[in-house]
Amino acid sequence: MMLSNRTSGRPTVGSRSSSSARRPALFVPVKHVSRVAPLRAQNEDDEPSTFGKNIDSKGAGTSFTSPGWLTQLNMLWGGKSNVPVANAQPDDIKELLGGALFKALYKWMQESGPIYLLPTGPVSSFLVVSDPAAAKHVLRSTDNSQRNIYNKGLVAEVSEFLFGKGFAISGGDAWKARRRAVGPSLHKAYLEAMLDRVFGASSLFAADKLRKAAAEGTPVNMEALFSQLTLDIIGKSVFNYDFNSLTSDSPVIQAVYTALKETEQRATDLLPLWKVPGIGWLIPRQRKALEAVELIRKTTNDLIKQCKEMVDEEEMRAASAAAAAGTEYLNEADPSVLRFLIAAREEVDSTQLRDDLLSMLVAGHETTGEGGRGRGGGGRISASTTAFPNILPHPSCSMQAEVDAVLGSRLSPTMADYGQLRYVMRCVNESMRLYPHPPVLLRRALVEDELPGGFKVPVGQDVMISVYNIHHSPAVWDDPEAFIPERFGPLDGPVPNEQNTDFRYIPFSGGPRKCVGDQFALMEAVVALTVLLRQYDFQMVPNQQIGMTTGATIHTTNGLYMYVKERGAAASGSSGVAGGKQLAAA
Ligand code: HEM
Repeated sequence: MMLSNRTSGRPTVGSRSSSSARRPALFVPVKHVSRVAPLRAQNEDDEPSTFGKNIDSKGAGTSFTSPGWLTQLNMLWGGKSNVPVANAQPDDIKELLGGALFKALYKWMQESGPIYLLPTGPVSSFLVVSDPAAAKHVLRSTDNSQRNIYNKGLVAEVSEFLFGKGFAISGGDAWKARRRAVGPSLHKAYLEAMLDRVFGASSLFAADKLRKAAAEGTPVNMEALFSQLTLDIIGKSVFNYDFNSLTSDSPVIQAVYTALKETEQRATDLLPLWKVPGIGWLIPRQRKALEAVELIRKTTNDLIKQCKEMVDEEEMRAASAAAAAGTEYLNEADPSVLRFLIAAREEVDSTQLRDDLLSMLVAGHETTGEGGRGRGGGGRISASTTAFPNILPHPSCSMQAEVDAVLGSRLSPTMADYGQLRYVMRCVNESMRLYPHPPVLLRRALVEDELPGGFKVPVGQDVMISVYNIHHSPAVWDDPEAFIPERFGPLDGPVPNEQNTDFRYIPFSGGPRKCVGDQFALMEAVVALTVLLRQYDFQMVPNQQIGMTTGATIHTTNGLYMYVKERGAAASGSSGVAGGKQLAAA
């Protein structure tokens, strides 16, 4: 089914900015839907809003149910604001910060419109943005040398203990220099090498792990499986290191989960003791996290040391020559990011190198909230995980048909196949629209600013871009709750991104701080789904309570269980050929 997108001349949340009007977006927005307030600043002459509560001249909410004293202390708008305030109680917020915050953000968007203020404490608040034009403005003005208005704010603060000086959280010139150095490591030749050697091989290994469950008819927690698979993949791709996460509980993996859990808790701590210098080791929760970071850093340092011993002058000369010629350097025996960076001989101290690699490792796995619950559970992998339950009941499901048609007798895709797996790609894209991870992006205003629509942003204001709201807004997408891979246009058209949707689709963010691993991530998800669907049929375990929660990313509360069944001999590749290679495991 192809969706016809509709347009309207009215200025709504989904309306185009003047620049995009000159260069039309590829995926045209839908027309105004009355459930969401139009993007429009409120001023003194306006009728009282039916959508949100204004801060009145005394600074308190106009409704007795609004946050009262909290709002009053939040007089960030100089006494009379043009920004509606979410009708949230302090207790709601405390509770919600530990749970599915993105769902509450959606509810407040329905009540207060696409731009509203969410008080979170006596002197703290978030300006919540659920409008593509405003999101575009903020994201494009982050670490932008021409227009530097925002930085990563709270994210950088709460994860500094883990990432150190890593480029995922640093800013300004330091960030720019490191992004320029590390970004090229994920070049086209690297991705081609990864597709076959890592994405395909690790997915085949994961498929093999399912055989026992298929034979015994026991349900499999697919979220845990995908989480382990991505960790396996990111370890090999970044460090050429085998975490062996599909078969064992590595202490380093546990340490990563523990540290991520701590960043999550720091983001929601009402009493941020972690800000007090020197007391971290005295507080059990923080001590545990600091010990975890020590282990992660030691492991990373050891891997850097080993790699340095392998790289000789000749390799460094080859890497420099490739850089000078503008070609892509790849060590055939070890195409990892670590090897690339060491061979490229970047003038950088080893702490910086370690922290940048950790940025790649953690941002590349992006799993949260499972620290105390053992292995598994990952937000990021929901691109693949959520594709399953969404697609299986889909009457026109042609994902498996496409996989069979493209792969023939092969068990995993080649690079040429990858370009043909267009419906699988659309299913991944659509899953990331419905379940964006992270569901929110945080920024902080460095100077006073004004959002499109005239909303004032004071210096120091924390801004929360709700990717979830933008992706689910009926003012932005037709039938937003439905899983419709075809909504992005013809299959032979471009893969949707923030540019060709004019920031209506931003799972990888946008602007200068956009995800550096987007192509890696899409390829990884498509390959993993393809390999599994090639060999197995999947069926949801009926009546399970999946539940969704969020920290830095969306994940399930109870896992996502499915029955797996091996497909017939022809479908499961009786030739035993995987990506052109003979399979040992299958
Ligand atoms: C489905 C998978 C992924 C999703 C949804 C995702 C999403 C994101 C998002 C939204 C950001 C920007 C955050 C912001 O604007 O504040 C980001 C940044 C980043 N991502 Fe990803 N990512 C994924 C996979 C990966 C992978 C596989 C890698 C590495 C191989 C990676 C490395 C990074 C790094 C290093 C940054 C920081 C970039 C910078 O600040 O300059 N990501 N990611």
